[in-house]
Amino acid sequence: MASIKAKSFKLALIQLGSLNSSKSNNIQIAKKAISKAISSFSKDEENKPNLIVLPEIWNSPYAVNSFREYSEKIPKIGSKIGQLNENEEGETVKAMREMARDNKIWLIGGSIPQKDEKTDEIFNTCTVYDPEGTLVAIHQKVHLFDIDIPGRQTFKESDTLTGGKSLTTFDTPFGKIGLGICYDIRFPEMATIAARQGCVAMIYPAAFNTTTGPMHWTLLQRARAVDNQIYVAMCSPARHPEASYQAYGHSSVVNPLGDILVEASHEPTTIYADIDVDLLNTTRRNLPVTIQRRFDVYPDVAEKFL
Ligand SMILES: NC(=O)CCC(=O)C(=O)O
Repeated sequence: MASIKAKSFKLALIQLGSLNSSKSNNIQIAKKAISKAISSFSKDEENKPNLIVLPEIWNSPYAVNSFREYSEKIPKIGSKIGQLNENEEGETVKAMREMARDNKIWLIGGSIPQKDEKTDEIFNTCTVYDPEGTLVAIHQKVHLFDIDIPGRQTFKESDTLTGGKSLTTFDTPFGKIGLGICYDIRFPEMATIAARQGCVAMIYPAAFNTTTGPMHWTLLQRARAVDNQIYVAMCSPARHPEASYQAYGHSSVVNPLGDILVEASHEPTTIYADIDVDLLNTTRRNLPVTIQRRFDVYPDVAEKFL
């Protein structure tokens, strides 16, 4: 898998601010932030972002006792804008389709709580839309954020959420993209498998906190990028002084050499990065680790995907 055939593209991460307990308020905030980001390129169409990313759980408070209340039905991959009625898809999905179509962009819609009507389970789910508003990918957070750092940060997503059971990549005209959600980045196998399947980037809607963010946010992104010689991006909500969970912010993009291309502070903002496929391929040529793996020495990790 040495070199990758893809086209360079522009990525935008929207670090949403002023989110509160009103779902419709949060949808309006996301809608405005996307159209502001796109309209700022109205005189510079060539540099307009191709792919926009929203943060983890942006339509609901990030709190285990809110996930069920804010959860929505997510329809099937391939479903198109205007095809389904309100019993078949939630208001956030409908709004995200429109955001993608109206701005003619690919949209990684962060994540929202998803209700599976058949099993009554709730998932932390990322949906992706093409520029026509068609739902093209669904990733359910695989590794649930259950941690306990006494006196600093305790959270147990598994109190109300169920973990997803599969890995997710999707194809775009500019290349294959891998998806994870926040805590998923701590599990390096996901990024390694995506890279070996030909992904140019791993993108994680995320919401680290003010304890683990300073410890590991940047380190994990740089590690996943260097190990796999891919781009890595994490998109967080802005910090909110009144929220029960203080998001770290610091949305950022790292290149295949491990350089941080752009990093936000904790304020609401949009950041941009060029995903340069030539740099990815040059990195792989100069440091050819992707073709030097010794699966004969560690055959157990080579099973199935690697
Ligand atoms: N929302 C999350 O999964 C948070 C993950 C996190 O903060 C971490 O340290 O990992």
